[in-house]
Amino acid sequence: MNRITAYIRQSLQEVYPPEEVKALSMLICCDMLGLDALDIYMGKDIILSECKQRELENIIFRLQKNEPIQYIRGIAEFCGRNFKVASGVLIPRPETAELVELIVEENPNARRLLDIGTGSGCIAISLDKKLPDAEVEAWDISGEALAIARKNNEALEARVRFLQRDVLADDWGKIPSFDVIVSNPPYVTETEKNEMDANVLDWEPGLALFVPDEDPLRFYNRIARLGSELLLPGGKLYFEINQAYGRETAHMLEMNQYRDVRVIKDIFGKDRIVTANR
Ligand SMILES: C[S@@+](CC[C@H](N)C(=O)[O-])C[C@H]1O[C@@H](n2cnc3c(N)ncnc32)[C@H](O)[C@@H]1O
Repeated sequence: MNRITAYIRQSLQEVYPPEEVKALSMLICCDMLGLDALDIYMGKDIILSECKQRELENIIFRLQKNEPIQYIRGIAEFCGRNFKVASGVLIPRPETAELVELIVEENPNARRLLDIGTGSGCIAISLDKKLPDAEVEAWDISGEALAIARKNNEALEARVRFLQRDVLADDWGKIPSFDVIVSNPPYVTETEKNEMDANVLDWEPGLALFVPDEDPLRFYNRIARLGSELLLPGGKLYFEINQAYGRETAHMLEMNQYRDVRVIKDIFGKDRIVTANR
């Protein structure tokens, strides 16, 4: 093991489990400091320039404070593309990529899609890239998130139309015009907050994560009502959900006259997606 790898591992071993330290060490050396992977594997001793040494110390300092590596790099991988991320926006999760894949598989001919609570724009932009004939619109209440989403739109040469909208507050029209509405809204209850890791709680935006204990389906109820107005006949709703509320969300959709309601599990075997037809 070379001196750089040894320094990284020693500095992080009390904060992260061994497997994560190993992965972080490779990521820092190769993707962030631009060192050669083979040199690292061979244990070749490398002398860092003063500037790179400072960069490494800054990375380590931030990781020791539990800052997610995606924020430190400014990049998160999602559906095979690199998205810019910063602390005002949720880091895209692998479970959400499954939602995108399902929508593409089930709606190859969809013409108009709406993503509510778009964050970094990861869902909307991935849909735009995978369904080149479709038009995608995306809403978020957060100006900070929208600024990042628009940068991603440009960098990834996508054509999503981003709008600042509070989905809870206003009446957003009654003309049915979407084939698909998708949302990964805030869904962590205040009680569940206590069980969350520091790297999420201290760094990711609360606006993207939390709902009150007494109203866990707040966003789903609202979007289901909106869907009844904005979805074309036969149009579909796709939600990412809190694993604890699969049954309740499905029941709520049935009460709102949706058909073919399905609860789908994620790669970890947890209820994660609910979908229904208008
Ligand atoms: C869980 S994050 C999802 C972000 C992104 N779609 C993803 O999957 O990574 C929820 C998003 O909903 C947005 N949001 C929260 N309240 C909202 C509201 N009232 N109206 C519109 N968007 C809202 C947050 O700013 C955040 O970007």
